[in-house]
Amino acid sequence: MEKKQFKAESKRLLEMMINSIYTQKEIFLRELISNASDAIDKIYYKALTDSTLVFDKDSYSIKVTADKEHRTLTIRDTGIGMTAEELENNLGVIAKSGSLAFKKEHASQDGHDLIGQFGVGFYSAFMVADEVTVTSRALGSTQAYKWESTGTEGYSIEPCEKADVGTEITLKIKENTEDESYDEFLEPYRLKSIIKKYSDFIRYPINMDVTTNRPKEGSETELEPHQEEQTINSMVPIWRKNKNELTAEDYEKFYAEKHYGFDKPIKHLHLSVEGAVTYQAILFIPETIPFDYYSKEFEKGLELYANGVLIMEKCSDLLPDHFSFVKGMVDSESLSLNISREMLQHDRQLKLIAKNIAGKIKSQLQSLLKDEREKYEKFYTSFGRQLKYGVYHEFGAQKEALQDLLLFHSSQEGQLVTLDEYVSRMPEDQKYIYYATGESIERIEKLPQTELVTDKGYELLYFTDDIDEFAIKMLMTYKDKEFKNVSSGDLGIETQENQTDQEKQENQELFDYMKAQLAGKVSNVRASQRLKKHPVCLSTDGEVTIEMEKILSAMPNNSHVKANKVLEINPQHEVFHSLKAAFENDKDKLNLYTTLLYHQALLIEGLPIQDPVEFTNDICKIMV
Ligand SMILES: Nc1ncnc2c1ncn2[C@@H]1O[C@H](COP(=O)(O)OP(=O)(O)OP(=O)(O)O)[C@@H](O)[C@H]1O
Repeated sequence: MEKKQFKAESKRLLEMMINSIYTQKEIFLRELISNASDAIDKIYYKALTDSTLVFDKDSYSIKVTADKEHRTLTIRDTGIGMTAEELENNLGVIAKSGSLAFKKEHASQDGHDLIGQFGVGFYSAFMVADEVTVTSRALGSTQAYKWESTGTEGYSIEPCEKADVGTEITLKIKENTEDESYDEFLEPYRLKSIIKKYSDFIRYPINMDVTTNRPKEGSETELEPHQEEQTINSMVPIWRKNKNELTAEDYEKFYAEKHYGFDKPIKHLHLSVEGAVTYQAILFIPETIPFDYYSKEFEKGLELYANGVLIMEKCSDLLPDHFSFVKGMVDSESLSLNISREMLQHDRQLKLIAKNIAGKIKSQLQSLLKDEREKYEKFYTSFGRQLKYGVYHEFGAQKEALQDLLLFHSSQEGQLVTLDEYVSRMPEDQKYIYYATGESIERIEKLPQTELVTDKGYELLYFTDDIDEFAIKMLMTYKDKEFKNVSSGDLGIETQENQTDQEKQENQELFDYMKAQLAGKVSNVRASQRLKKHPVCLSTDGEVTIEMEKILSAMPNNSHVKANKVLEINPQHEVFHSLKAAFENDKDKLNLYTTLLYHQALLIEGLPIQDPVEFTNDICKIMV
């Protein structure tokens, strides 16, 4: 059976091309400059195999000129140019990329790689221009040709004069409409910023005539306008430079120029990776926290370049959430771009890069923690919370990777400690990693529940962040040691029993009475094993602690999760004797004491008292 070729309605296709591929008009300049750079690169490639050609990098450049009066924008290059046939084939056939064909013919030998591959970028010029004129003279030819088009209406090609080899593309910029302004594409400052944004690392100079003011000759005060040619782009990307030639200041300058932050980064990472995936990256760990970091407005991500051309300003897929504080860029030749170069076609390479980067950031943080503790603590003060979120996130999928980066305040030396440091100095008889929760260190230090643990000389971790306990619950153990909240359950510490069975029985009756009195408020009343000096505290049975209840009930989707509260009474305290006496002789008094002790325990925990007036009246009652 005869196979037929698809036909395309070229006018419609071009219209779609011009209006549907790109989301931002400004990228037309990126596309035309990339083409110009490719055209110069082609001479370079040819020279590699053609001994009659000498490639002197300094004699090649790209020039962008805006003429407001005539509403034209010209992009001129000293590249390889196009013959009439090439103009016909490359600019007259949609989706035909001369650059891709060239690349296949001259396989890259030293990392120079052409940018063009889809054969559509050129047409983006029609997003901002009514008419495009291309004048080109091919290398080795004396005859030049002019290609002209108003877009969907077709094009014409005719011979013309051109003094030098290369291509000049002139756009007749559209008139403003009610919704769109095109004037910006004739403004030098705007053009400069587009060039800086997308094409800063094009290898050849991109020049513009810039008007500046200079002192008038013979006058010290008067200025006169003066036009000079300026190179707009930085050309050599810092990430392609040799690490050994760069100083800390170079990286700091790059950080500031790229507006990654106003601070000085704590650390930078310069990566040049080759293998399953090839990429270069410069990553920074900032010192100070962006004002919107812990808000919904904050957008994580790294700048993504393909072959030195900016593709995405914030590629979020490159960073896991727990490292969302990292700033920087990635440049890779191995990305499959989609046709608009605004997205990636499929993200296998990107996933590989992201995984690789996450590993590098982790090791960087580890070595910072090991070798530059002070800096790490500074970093941790700003971003530690994010690491703890990382431990908790996705049911602890990253907990193994992140647990050694965590720091907590501790009862020892008042310093931040790692879990490893804690465990390595645990006395042999210590069963658990103890922690206490509260809104501040000062408050935790005063918690009665900590008495027994600190009395034993055991170190205590202080959890002051909302996320702390949730993250630890996700970890469950560290080096086979379980975590234990000092306010919950059995602390696993042997205490001296000096009560007879009969005393225990009598006490139990008292506690049962008190429990009935506090029905619905606490699930139990019992003699405390954790109190030394204080008469009373609240503890919990089960997984949910009081701190967790507080946090969960403050959330917008209040889950009504309640902690199983237990009122613990210190049997060694004098108050206990008063309770016993009241139990024997005066139940009204016992009722009053029970309510008072319960309210005291709530206050110690930072929990609200339902009826503060009743509480103060109760205090008055015992005073009179
Ligand atoms: N300034 C130029 N000098 C020489 N050839 C050019 C120039 N501009 C475009 N061309 C030729 O026209 C072809 C089509 O350009 P176009 O920008 O549409 O696609 P591309 O650059 O190949 O691919 P992409 O769509 O990925 O940018 C190029 O491949 C190149 O052969």
